[in-house]
Formats: sequence, structure tokens, C-alpha cells
Amino acid sequence: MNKKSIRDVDLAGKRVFCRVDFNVPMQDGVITDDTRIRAAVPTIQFLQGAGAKVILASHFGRPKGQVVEEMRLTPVAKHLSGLLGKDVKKLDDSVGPEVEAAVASMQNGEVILLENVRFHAGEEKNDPALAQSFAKLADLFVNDAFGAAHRAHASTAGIAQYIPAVAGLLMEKEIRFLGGALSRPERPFTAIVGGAKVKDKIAVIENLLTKVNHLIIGGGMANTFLKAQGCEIGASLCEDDKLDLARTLMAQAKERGVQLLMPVDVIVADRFAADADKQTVAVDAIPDGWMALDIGPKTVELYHQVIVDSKTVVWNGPMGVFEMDAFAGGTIGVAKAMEACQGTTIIGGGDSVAAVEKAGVAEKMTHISTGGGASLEFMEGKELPGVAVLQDNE
Ligand SMILES: Nc1ncnc2c1ncn2[C@@H]1O[C@H](COP(=O)(O)OP(=O)(O)O)[C@@H](O)[C@H]1O
Ligand SMILES: O=C(OP(=O)(O)O)[C@H](O)COP(=O)(O)O
Repeated sequence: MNKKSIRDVDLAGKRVFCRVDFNVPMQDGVITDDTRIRAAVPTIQFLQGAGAKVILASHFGRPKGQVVEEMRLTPVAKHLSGLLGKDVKKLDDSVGPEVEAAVASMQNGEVILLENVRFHAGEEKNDPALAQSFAKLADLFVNDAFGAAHRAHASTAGIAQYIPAVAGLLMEKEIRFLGGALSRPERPFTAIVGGAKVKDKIAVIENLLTKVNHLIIGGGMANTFLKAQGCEIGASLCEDDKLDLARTLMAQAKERGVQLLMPVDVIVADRFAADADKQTVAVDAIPDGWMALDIGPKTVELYHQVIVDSKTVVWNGPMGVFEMDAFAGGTIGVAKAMEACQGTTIIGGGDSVAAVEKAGVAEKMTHISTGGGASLEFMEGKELPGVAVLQDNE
């Protein structure tokens, strides 16, 4: 996947419509995690340095095509101004005569932020008229919004019908790490898949089985695999309609020579609560009425060995109910194994990002994706619409 980026094009004096993903967690107007904003700064500064007029666009939340006051990007503009050390003007809309006038008066190197693009119903419908209105503002489309690259919307994909489209530096980095790991990994290549449900990760597992040497399963979804193998899993979360599928996936792994690693012990609780009674048991000794909420210490040890011996590791989804300290041990143990691994370590977005942060090892990872849904679809082997529209490098 060799896409043109902002390094490959002439930017001086150009009006650049730069789509970013500033959909950050916010509480009462205060940004609680600015990772996605910081991740876009290198692209913004590169564009500024090259003398472009930088028109930033993003969605925020799901306002469903209407103006929702709490979903304005005003706090984001303020925060970005601090990060850039330069005032970023935020406009009240993302298209229309006032926006066009503001863009027309921009200086080279100036940065403005348009209002939440999802205030227009045409955004999520990928309406050509809205895409054209965005395109009218600029000479070049730069997509740096990896987190929204799985959406075929007017500002992530549609706009590329009308003006040339290239990747920003964050988009380029995400494609390089996630794409590189999946297409030409250094081996042994291990994938760790956890989280609540098999249902959400079927396509990911199927695609990974064609690529990895080891596939580690953890979290709630491991229960379905354990039951499919004949274990009694008590009151654990289980998808009974996915037992056959789990058996098929296990057979596929065997056929392909992929080592499938499943928990050998688990932490069980008498109810789903942080202060529940708990005990560590082998997977074939889960007491009736108890539920597995984390992988056990023997499993952590087993997974640790495989992870540290790998040259490439990709991780998506926690090993247990890590939001509760009592059931976070397995997830933290895997995070520590990732830290100890000398190879390339990639966190595929979502809850696993919070997990490596909780374990204090985020800095040690080779790459942490800024996209949850986007990285999942990437790992499913799907072509993301926001990537597909970018020009190929000859
Ligand atoms: N054994 C388990 N039983 C119930 N829920 C679990 C278990 N293990 C993990 N979970 C839950 O799975 C959720 C994350 O699942 P998911 O959304 O699929 O992961 P991700 O966001 O990383 O893709 C977490 O909220 C976690 O508490
Ligand atoms: O936060 C996002 O998704 P993610 O939590 O799956 O990474 C993206 O900004 C996409 O948002 P959307 O799922 O409302 O299209």
C-alpha cells in the first residue's frame, strides 16, 4: 500500500483541506485525552512549514446532521492553539460564503479549524454536493484522519472526487505500521485478540489466521472457545450461537499450522462486580455459577513467553475486565510482556490503548494506533475508504 503523502507534493501557497480526527473524549467541555490532537500536530506543522494555508476539518461525536452546541469544536481549537503556540481561528461552519471568505483571506502558514463537519447531514451520507463544497475551499485534500478512515463520508472520501488527495504524516505512519505488520511481518508474528465478544472479531481472527504464527486469545471471547472445547464455563459470558464458529476457527488454525493459545487458568468471580469474591482456577474447574473475568497467572506466563520470543506482535482487546482492578492483572501482564518484547509491538486501538496506558508501558510500544474501529477493519483486511481515495505512488 504505497500512497502519496504530503512529502510528495508541492504545498507552497496551496490551500489544503486537511481532514483530521479530533473526535477526542471530552467531559463538560474539557478534553480528557488529547492523544488524537497531538498526533495530528506533525502534519499541521509540516504543512505550515511548507507555506500552505491549512484548513482543518473534523467530526466530533454523532450530532446526526444538526448543530449541537456541546459538539462544537471550540475547546479543540483552543487546545490546538496551545499545542502549536499559535492562535487557531475556529469558524462557525464548515462550508458556505463566510467560510469561503475566511479561507480567501488566509496567509501562507496560517491554520484555521472548520466547525464539526457532522453538523451537515450530507457528511455521513457522503453527499456529493457537500463534498464539492469542501473541495471548493482548497487545492489539495490531505487525509490525516486514520480514526475515521473506515467511514466513506464527504470529508473523508467524497471530497477526493474533486481535488487531488494525499496522506498526512499520521495516516502514513498508521499505514506503515499496521500495513507493514500484516503484509511483511518479521517472524515469529503473534497476534493477541481479546475483548468481550467473538462476534465482533470473527473477520479479524479469520484474516489474522492467514498471516500469523501464533494467535493468542483472551478476554470474554476466550470463554466461547473454551466451551467449544468442552470446558464447563459456569456463568461466564459466552456466545452459544458461536460455538460451531469457534470450532471452525480452531480447525482452520490447525490446518494452517498456526499455534492457537487459549487460557489454561482463569480468575473467576461469584458476580460481575469489582468487590466480588474471586479465585484462580484451571479452565476445566470453573465452579458452577461463577464467571471467568480474567486470565490467570499460569496463562499470563504462557502468553508472556510467546510474546517476548516474537519479532512482531499486534494486540487488540483486553484479556479481562481490566476496568476493575481485581480483574486487570491478565491485561497488565500481557502489556508488560509487550514491553519486554524486543520486536515490533503494535497496539490496534480501542480498549487496548487504555490498557497499555494503565500498565504504564505506552511509551515502550512501537506504535499505538489512533483508530479503534479503523484499525479493526484494517486488521480484517478491508480496504478503508479514506485510504482507498488517496493517490498511489507511481
Ligand atoms: N472475561 C470477560 N467477561 C466479560 N467482559 C469482558 C471479559 N474480558 C473482557 N471483557 C470486556 O471487554 C470489553 C472490551 O471489549 P471490546 O470492545 O471487544 O474490546 P476493544 O475495545 O479493545 O476492541 C471491556 O469492557 C472488558 O471489560
Ligand atoms: O472515535 C472514533 O471511532 P473509534 O472509537 O472506533 O476509534 C472515530 O472518530 C470514528 O467515529 P465514529 O465511530 O462516530 O464514525
